[in-house]
Amino acid sequence: MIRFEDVTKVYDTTSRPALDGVTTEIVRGEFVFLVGPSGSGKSTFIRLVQREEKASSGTVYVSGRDVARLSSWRVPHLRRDLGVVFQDFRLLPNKTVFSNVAFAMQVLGKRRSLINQTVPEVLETVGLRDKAHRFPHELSGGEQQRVAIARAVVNKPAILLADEPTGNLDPETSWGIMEVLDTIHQNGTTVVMATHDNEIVNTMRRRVVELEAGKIVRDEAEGGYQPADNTAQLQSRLRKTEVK
Ligand SMILES: Nc1ncnc2c1ncn2[C@@H]1O[C@H](COP(=O)(O)OP(=O)(O)OP(=O)(O)O)[C@@H](O)[C@H]1O
Repeated sequence: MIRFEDVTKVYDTTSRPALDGVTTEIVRGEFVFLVGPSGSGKSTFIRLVQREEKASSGTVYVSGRDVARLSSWRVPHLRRDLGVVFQDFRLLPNKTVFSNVAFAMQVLGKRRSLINQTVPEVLETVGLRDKAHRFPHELSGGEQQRVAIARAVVNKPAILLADEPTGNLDPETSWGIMEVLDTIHQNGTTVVMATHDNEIVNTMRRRVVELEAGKIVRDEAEGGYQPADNTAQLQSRLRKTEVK
């Protein structure tokens, strides 16, 4: 699904590589945490998957395609396979919740009847069905992030990339967001999430790829992760979470 082969990225303005000889593979259906100190290369990893940036050397494959070799008119096709959420939500302030999500379908030319059917469904998934007509400034941070997630998944991308999605949220609200991401993952989406939040990483017990100064220093199924084993623990942790 995502494969990095000896990928190095050096930005024009710096000499130290942001990623340095990274080789890894994320397969369909995985949930992977990207962790590591500030500046270790997590956002760069995500930007290379999106082809926001190109590798300086090595190859990045997404859904079997070498992203650096895509002609520019094919890049939008790649991005249709990807949903992306960021720490700072990036909603359109003058559009309602419904319109923010619908907009992602409109730009792909989807029919209005399909939009009117799909947007309420995805708002239901993120727990915001009753807030469809609110504006972003009328929502809490956690609710705004839910809108951003709804917008990212409304076109059913194969991969959801989340760059510090809980970075601006308090711990309780963060768990609500993790519940939503867990549901999306269970519905079949591959999820890659960059985070600094150790409590989330330790509790969710998914695969962890740790970067340090652009190199992978750990890549493991955290705590010998067994999907069946931790479902009960995770659900009980999530049940304690109030939706905010
Ligand atoms: N556009 C850019 N131009 C130049 N250098 C950059 C650029 N973006 C990132 N870098 C540098 O690349 C390195 C990796 O940055 P990156 O943002 O990928 O790290 P990160 O792990 O996501 O950090 P954080 O946790 O703080 O978001 C850092 O040294 C950073 O200063």
